[in-house]
Amino acid sequence: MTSMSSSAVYPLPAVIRTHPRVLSIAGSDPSGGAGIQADLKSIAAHGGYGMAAITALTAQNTRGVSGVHVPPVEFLRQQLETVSSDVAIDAVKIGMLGDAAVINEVRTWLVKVRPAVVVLDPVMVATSGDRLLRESAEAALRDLLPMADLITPNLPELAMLLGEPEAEDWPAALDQGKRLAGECGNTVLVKGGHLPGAQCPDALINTSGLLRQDVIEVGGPRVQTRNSHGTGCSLSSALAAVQARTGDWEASLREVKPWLREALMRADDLEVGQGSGPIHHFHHLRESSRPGAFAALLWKEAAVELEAIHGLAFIRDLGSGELPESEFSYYLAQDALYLNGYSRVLARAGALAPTEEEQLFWARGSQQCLDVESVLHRNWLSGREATTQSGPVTKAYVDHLMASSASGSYGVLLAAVLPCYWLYAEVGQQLHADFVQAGSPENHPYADWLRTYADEDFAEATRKAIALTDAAAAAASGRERAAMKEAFVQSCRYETAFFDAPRLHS
Ligand SMILES: Nc1ncnc2c1ncn2[C@@H]1O[C@H](COP(=O)(O)OP(=O)(O)O)[C@@H](O)[C@H]1O
Ligand SMILES: Cc1ncc(COP(=O)(O)O)c(N)n1
Repeated sequence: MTSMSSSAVYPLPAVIRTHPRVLSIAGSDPSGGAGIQADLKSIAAHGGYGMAAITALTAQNTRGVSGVHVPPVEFLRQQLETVSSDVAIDAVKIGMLGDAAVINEVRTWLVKVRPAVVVLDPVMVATSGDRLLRESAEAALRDLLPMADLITPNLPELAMLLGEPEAEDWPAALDQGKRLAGECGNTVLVKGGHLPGAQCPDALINTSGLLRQDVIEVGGPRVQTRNSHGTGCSLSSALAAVQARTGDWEASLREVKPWLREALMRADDLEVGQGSGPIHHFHHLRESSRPGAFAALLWKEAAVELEAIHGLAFIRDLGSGELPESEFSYYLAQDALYLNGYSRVLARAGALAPTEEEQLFWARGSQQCLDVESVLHRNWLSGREATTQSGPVTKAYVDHLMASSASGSYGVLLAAVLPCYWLYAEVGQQLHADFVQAGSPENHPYADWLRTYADEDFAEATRKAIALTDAAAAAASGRERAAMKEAFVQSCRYETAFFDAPRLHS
């Protein structure tokens, strides 16, 4: 390779840690959206190990700050010294400092410990307009700036640090950023959050040659949401964590910015508070591990097939009583043959089950199939002319189930067997409801059969089978879940084909 990447030009940290130990020195937000609470979530969301030394307690929610309490600085000193005397700190993020005494305490500690990455978010005023730094401490904060590697002011803070009016457009903001970077000798992140427009850019600025170029702009669309509480805190702590891993500010910003955008996009899902709510730090965690999520995904697939089943002449005519007897007999005979294969497959699910409770559930299911098969033969098939040969759909369906059981994956097998519970229960419930609605006519030729659909035990077993499949999916890898979905969809198609087979093959 001849081209030089930025990490080749600017050396990586001596030890790249996959789980950087990141200390947040910041204020507490009991509503969890900003301050140390946001920092810890943000650090964890980026694979870091988060720690927190609390500078101040705030009483705040998504609507604003109702109080600030700054504990004695001696206790902050004790927190900082106790943590750093034991834990090697890879990165520090500094947020709300409250007053000048706190700033001095942090400065003294930074001089002594000096972690490799120091990100300073010069928090002064909350989005709600409440002050988080005493006015008298602004000069002390300005003096602290050169001790950081990266400073992340929002536009009002940038203006205050320079003693100038707030920038009204992006070029003016970049200009201010350049001057602050020049004054402090470090890197400034200029953030576009407070400007209007469809875009929301950020820019890293360093005028001493540390970056690939003096200004590196990373663009991105603006997200329409009022839930942006703690965005600045989350960004700065995420950058601290990622920088400890990459050693490259540009790479860190390019990694964090899309995450932050998605966190803003998904903020409304959280439904926290009535003001400006928090962002969704863990939006990227596998949704499918949420209970019920995989079942909901499967249901979408099943619903398509269910509609197809309800459109079949077999179902329509079974309900109305116009189904030819030969088709009904064929259906019953194939059902008995199918149940024999299904019983074996459920027994295999029992064999693969991770707990005894699940083993028992599938073992019972397996036995019930044989019970129903024998009832079919005794009560329904004796006296009827019916084939004892598996039809093509029955054979293919059972083969698919057998193949799924041979996969050795409990999840895949459960997904394959589920449609026989789920779709059958749904179809049966509908047919039964229609029958009852029609006044349960005694002269209906299939009245006895339609009555068998009102089986609460089967409905209960179906709910259990759905829950077990969902739980197996939550524990499965992405690849296994994809195979589960595939097996489920395939079985759903066979369910439809099974109801259509009498018309085609009887
Ligand atoms: N509506 C938005 N859509 C997309 N990104 C945003 C939005 N608001 C803020 N950001 C991003 O959030 C981060 C914090 O920006 P900003 O709001 O300017 O600072 P602060 O939260 O400190 O007031 C920046 O990366 C900014 O680009
Ligand atoms: C403890 C604490 N620290 C920082 C902020 C600023 O966060 P934001 O400006 O995003 O509301 C805050 N509200 N509370």
